[in-house]
Amino acid sequence: MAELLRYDHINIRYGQSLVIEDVDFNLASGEILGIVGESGSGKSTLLKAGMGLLGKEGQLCRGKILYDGKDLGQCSEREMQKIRGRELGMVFQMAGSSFCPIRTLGVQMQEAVRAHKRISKAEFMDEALDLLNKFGFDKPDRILESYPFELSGGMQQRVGIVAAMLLHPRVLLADEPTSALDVSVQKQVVEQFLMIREKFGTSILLVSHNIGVIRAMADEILVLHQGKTVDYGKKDDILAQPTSEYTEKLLEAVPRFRR
Ligand SMILES: Nc1ncnc2c1ncn2[C@@H]1O[C@H](COP(=O)(O)OP(=O)(O)OP(=O)(O)O)[C@@H](O)[C@H]1O
Repeated sequence: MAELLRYDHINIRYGQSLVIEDVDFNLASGEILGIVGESGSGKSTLLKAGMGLLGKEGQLCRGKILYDGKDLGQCSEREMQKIRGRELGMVFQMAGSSFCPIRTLGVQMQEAVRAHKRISKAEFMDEALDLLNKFGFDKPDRILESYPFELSGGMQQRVGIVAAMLLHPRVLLADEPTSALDVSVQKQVVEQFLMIREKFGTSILLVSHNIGVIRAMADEILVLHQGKTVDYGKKDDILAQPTSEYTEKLLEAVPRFRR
């Protein structure tokens, strides 16, 4: 499989403190890599670095992040704005909360798409309805006419994921996409991600502290502890034979997530 996103031996600092040290991995086309680790281990920082969103304090101070061979650290903010959303899609813990409460979902999704490409209302409607249908939503036209508060939190999250897919990004960066949801909705979201990979061949970088969700979705796992990689490899190998004591403890502590 072709390599699409590569983190090449990177270090990241916030001010004087080194929070990521020598992290190195790659994400192939159509692959799902799960990054797991406890709170504060640096998972979100890795995703933010990929999006060029480390902020003023954050700095990629060693190594490179390459997307399709392009060094993202060398891209201007203007180039990154084109890449974000269109090439590298994002899904956050509460994708639904990024919707404005007083405008319909359809209007907001259309605006997000129009920030990247010229599209008529009719074309947008066709694409959005088709995508909602593909993901098994009942009455997709009603969803587009709804205000966020009219949908449950889980439904908002699932619509937020559809919104990220409207631009057909080649990579989805997902930060704790199931953490705010109850278990039955977690399962639906896991299935939605697997469907995205199956239907569109999208690569997914999934960050979670929940190894059950990672176990259900990922092909490869990277275990992060205090900013360093303590295990990295094929899911089955890591789960069967973790090389670090930290991963062993992580695996013991978490109940199995049923699909
Ligand atoms: N903007 C910032 N300025 C300074 N330090 C930061 C900033 N953002 C994160 N950090 C620090 O960097 C380290 C890694 O944080 P990060 O949020 O990446 O961890 P995480 O594994 O995603 O944790 P969580 O699961 O709680 O979100 C932590 O020590 C955190 O305090």
